[in-house]
Amino acid sequence: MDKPLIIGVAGGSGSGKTTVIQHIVQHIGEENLSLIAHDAYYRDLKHLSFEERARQNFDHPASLETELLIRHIKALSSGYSIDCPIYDFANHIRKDVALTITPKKIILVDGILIFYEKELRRLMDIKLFVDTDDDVRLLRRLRRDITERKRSIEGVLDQYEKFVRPMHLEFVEPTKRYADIIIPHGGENQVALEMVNALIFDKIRD
Ligand SMILES: Nc1ncnc2c1ncn2[C@@H]1O[C@H](COP(=O)(O)OP(=O)(O)O)[C@@H](O)[C@H]1O
Ligand SMILES: Nc1ccn([C@@H]2O[C@H](COP(=O)(O)O)[C@@H](O)[C@H]2O)c(=O)n1
Repeated sequence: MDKPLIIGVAGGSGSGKTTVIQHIVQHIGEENLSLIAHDAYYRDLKHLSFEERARQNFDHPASLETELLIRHIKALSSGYSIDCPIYDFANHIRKDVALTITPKKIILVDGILIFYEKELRRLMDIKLFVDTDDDVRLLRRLRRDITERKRSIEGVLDQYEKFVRPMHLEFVEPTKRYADIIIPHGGENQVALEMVNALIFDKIRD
């Protein structure tokens, strides 16, 4: 098999990265894509109590095991399957089971901090940054974290003020300059999504 095309989708929390990826999956086909979320590589905090885990800064680059993600992308690129961790956002721990991901024509990686480390960034052939206003991202995150990640309103707002916003300004937003394409308004930007899909389709044709 030829070396896969590696695409990175970055952007702040709640910007619409997952939504953009869903569009790519629909258009390009799941059978052509190895999907990996940097989120799955949050360090396991089983050694801490639940209360201590909940107080951690999950928006600093050190909170993620990026070295393992890099190894996994290199393995997939070389034609090997990987055992991707599965992360439990309600309890801030890794599950005891892993998800086997097989090599495909395209590796699609997403996460708030995937452009932060040079070694990871340099593996990517196409870098997309989903750019959405901060107030919209906060509203989306509030709804999502309460329904999907079992958080309280106060917990989401405290975490946003203490960690999410300052880390976004320090570590996430500055990586926008590494993007090849910046997608304003995320998942609702049909024009940008059609252009991205056409570009990917063109690169994997034949
Ligand atoms: N264009 C949109 N309009 C309304 N809600 C959206 C839109 N895009 C994303 N969302 C919602 O916002 C939340 C965060 O979006 P998501 O794509 O998961 O962002 P990210 O992966 O960047 O954190 C999800 O619950 C999603 O359903
Ligand atoms: N235990 C955890 C781990 C991470 N987070 C938050 O997830 C955000 C990144 O995920 P997105 O899907 O929103 O891009 C990040 O901002 C962390 O704060 C968490 O709340 N708990």
